[in-house]
Amino acid sequence: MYLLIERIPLDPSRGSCVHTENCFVPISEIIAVEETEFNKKQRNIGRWQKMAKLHAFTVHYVKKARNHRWRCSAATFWCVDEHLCNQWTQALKELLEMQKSRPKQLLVYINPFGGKRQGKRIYEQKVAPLFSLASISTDVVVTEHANHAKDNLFEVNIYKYDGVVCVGGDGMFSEVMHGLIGRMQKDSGIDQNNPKASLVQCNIRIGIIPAGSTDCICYSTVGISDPVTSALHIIVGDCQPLDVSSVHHNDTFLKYSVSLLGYGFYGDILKDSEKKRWMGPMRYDYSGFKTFLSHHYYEGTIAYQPAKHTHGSPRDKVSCRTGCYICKQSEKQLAEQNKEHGLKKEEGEEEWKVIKGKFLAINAVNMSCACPRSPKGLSPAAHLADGSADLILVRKCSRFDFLRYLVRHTNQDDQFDFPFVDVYRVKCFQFTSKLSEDNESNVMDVGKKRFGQFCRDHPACCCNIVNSTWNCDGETLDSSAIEVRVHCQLMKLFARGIEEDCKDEAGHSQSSIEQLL
Ligand SMILES: CCCCCCCCCCCCC/C=C/[C@@H](O)[C@H](CO)NC(=O)CCCCCCCCCCCCCCC
Ligand SMILES: Nc1ncnc2c1ncn2[C@@H]1O[C@H](COP(=O)(O)OP(=O)(O)OP(=O)(O)O)[C@@H](O)[C@H]1O
Ligand SMILES: [Ca+2]
Repeated sequence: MYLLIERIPLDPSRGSCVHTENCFVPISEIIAVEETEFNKKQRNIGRWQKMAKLHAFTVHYVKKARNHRWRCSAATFWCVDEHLCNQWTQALKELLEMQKSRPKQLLVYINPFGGKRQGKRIYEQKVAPLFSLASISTDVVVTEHANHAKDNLFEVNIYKYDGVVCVGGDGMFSEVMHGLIGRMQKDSGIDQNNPKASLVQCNIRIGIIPAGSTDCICYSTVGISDPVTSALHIIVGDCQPLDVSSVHHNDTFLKYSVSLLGYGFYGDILKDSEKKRWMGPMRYDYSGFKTFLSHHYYEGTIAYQPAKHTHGSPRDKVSCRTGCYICKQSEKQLAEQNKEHGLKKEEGEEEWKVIKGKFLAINAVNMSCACPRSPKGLSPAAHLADGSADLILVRKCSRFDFLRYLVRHTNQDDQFDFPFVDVYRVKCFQFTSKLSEDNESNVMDVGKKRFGQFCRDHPACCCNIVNSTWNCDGETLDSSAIEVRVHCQLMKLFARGIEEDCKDEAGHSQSSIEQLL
């Protein structure tokens, strides 16, 4: 159902709409309806103001601008008939009440130190006024230390909230996600340390107000990193399921990941950049340049199970968009699996593929990992909710070739069209570094370990006997040997995926308007 906002009065004797443009607004994208004190000075309404007392109401609605940006717009309607005005206000409010997916109560965590340290200001100035306009009540926690939000989520009554909002970057999102998923497993008696455990889905949605350095998860799920746009997606009650990978080492749970699990290049950047937090978002450019020059490669073995259940491929030319068919298929399969519980084919029965080699980077991505630095992301055709990850292996190559590969993160060319880059769509994988394999087989070989440390300290040396670090959504992991498994649609966001490019500013093609008329 749509509300048509028109400038031209339909019936001049009854009333009009004070607005500068015509557009259709789906009821689901109305933010709020308010009775309005009509201010005669605001508009030149000519002879109407002399005739009688005017009654008015204002509709606040989502206006879609370019590049997936959403803004809050308003149209004030007035008429001389008070009863008619009340009828309209009431009818619209009732329609809004029927939007059951909208949150009424939210728990908000703000990291005051993320990104450019603007989290608190962004929330107070841009987001809180919109939540209050939409009559959403909030409990706000400004974090005082790392893991504050995560620990708090194990203590509070999360079930009284319709969603949890994090104001910060990918690291802050990761904290909230760990808190929520961890809490769900704890409450359901699931042991997170069991890598084969069927995890319980988390139905409490997370909203991300971007205020970090990379904001990759927000950008990849909304199409833009913009606090007002994200706040509006929360208000209208959008829902986007998301795949989550669990990462284990020797039957010990390490972390969950939704964006990038990167070993080699992205692990080394992160490790170096942690020491430069004071530089803010610039630290990644500094450490990126340094890591590029060091050109370390790492030897190891990867074993993976291909994701046969999903129809897509990482080399597809189409990307995951709002209402994605491939993600819908995975959702259906998941529902069937849950119904037939027990008949599910065990992972152990399926074939593992093994690859050994020397790698500059091993990147496993659950989503495209698009962000302002790389608008298409590391795997442009990856899906948000298909139950698979794209495993990208960048083998040892020259600095020049690696630079060509990196440049393709930023332009339209195919990143996988290089002889030294391989990509696989997988549902699980394991990695062991050559160094840890060697150490396991020869525990006496301490000299190699020491030499490894020596080489790490000398960036000009490209030798291959040091371990890199795993970058797990922007946090380092302590183990290089890991076991990863994708959990299809384990959690949900207040988002709708990236919308197809709109033909006009209002987001409707001419034909859809004609159909409505
Ligand atoms: C020549 C230009 C090449 C530009 C290449 C730009 C690639 C950018 C790719 C970004 C991918 C982000 C993936 C998301 C990861 C997040 O879960 C995580 C948490 O926020 N962020 C990072 O780990 C933060 C990762 C930040 C990575 C920044 C990389 C900057 C690389 C600079 C290389 C310079 C080479 C220059 C040679 C002359
Ligand atoms: N009050 C706090 N003091 C110190 N650290 C905090 C606080 N609150 C949260 N953190 C931690 O700060 C880390 C980084 O936060 P955040 O993700 O918001 O910013 P960022 O690192 O600049 O952005 P990005 O993750 O997008 O690169 C998180 O891992 C989180 O655990
Ligand atoms: Ca996926």
